[in-house]
Amino acid sequence: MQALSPVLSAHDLACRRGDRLLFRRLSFTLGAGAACHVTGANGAGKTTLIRALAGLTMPYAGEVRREGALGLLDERTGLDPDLPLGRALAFWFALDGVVEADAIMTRLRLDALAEVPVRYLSTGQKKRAALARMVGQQAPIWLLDEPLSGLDTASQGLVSALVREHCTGGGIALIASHQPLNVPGMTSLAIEDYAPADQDEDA
Ligand SMILES: Nc1ncnc2c1ncn2[C@@H]1O[C@H](COP(=O)(O)OP(=O)(O)OP(=O)(O)O)[C@@H](O)[C@H]1O
Repeated sequence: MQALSPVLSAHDLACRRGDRLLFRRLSFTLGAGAACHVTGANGAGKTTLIRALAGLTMPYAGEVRREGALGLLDERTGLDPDLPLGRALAFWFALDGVVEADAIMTRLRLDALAEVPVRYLSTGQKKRAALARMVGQQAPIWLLDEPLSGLDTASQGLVSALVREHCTGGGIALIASHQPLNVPGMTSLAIEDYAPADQDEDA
């Protein structure tokens, strides 16, 4: 399932949005089994960092290295809003060669929602559906942007458990979150430590 030895690293990374340099000189290396919690105030650049790590945003400077397939969880579910959830997920599970689709649905507490059109799902239900899709991807590198937002307490605990299991199995997880996760050994990266000194964070 996992790449033999996944790697996610940034070297001297800098990103800007519009005229504003959000962070610079940001370097880290995550190997198999590593989890990293990215923290920072609204607008500090967490999503921008994740998009740069995913290759969706061109960095202003520096380099990103990824060895291993990527699973990205952000505010988009990537699920057809007009399909019942079960069919919308089945589309991706088939593409990803998932053999334990029922187990994933049950784990994410989605069984009872299989016939509900995706567009009718609540915020937390959509987040759980997006998590199910990501788990099905079986990618060794997880980039999670606010995975706990909109989730109830039980589901928040489930996200921590999924991250723990992913990393125990040799995966990598980098998680931007305003809320804490229960992942022993997780390192943290405060993005404001890399903000240029001459810029106000709300500018
Ligand atoms: N396409 C864009 N063009 C110009 N500025 C942008 C663009 N996208 C984001 N920004 C700005 O970049 C800054 C960083 O945004 P980003 O979404 O990375 O922050 P964040 O740390 O994830 O915030 P939050 O905690 O609110 O999710 C913000 O000031 C935002 O307004």
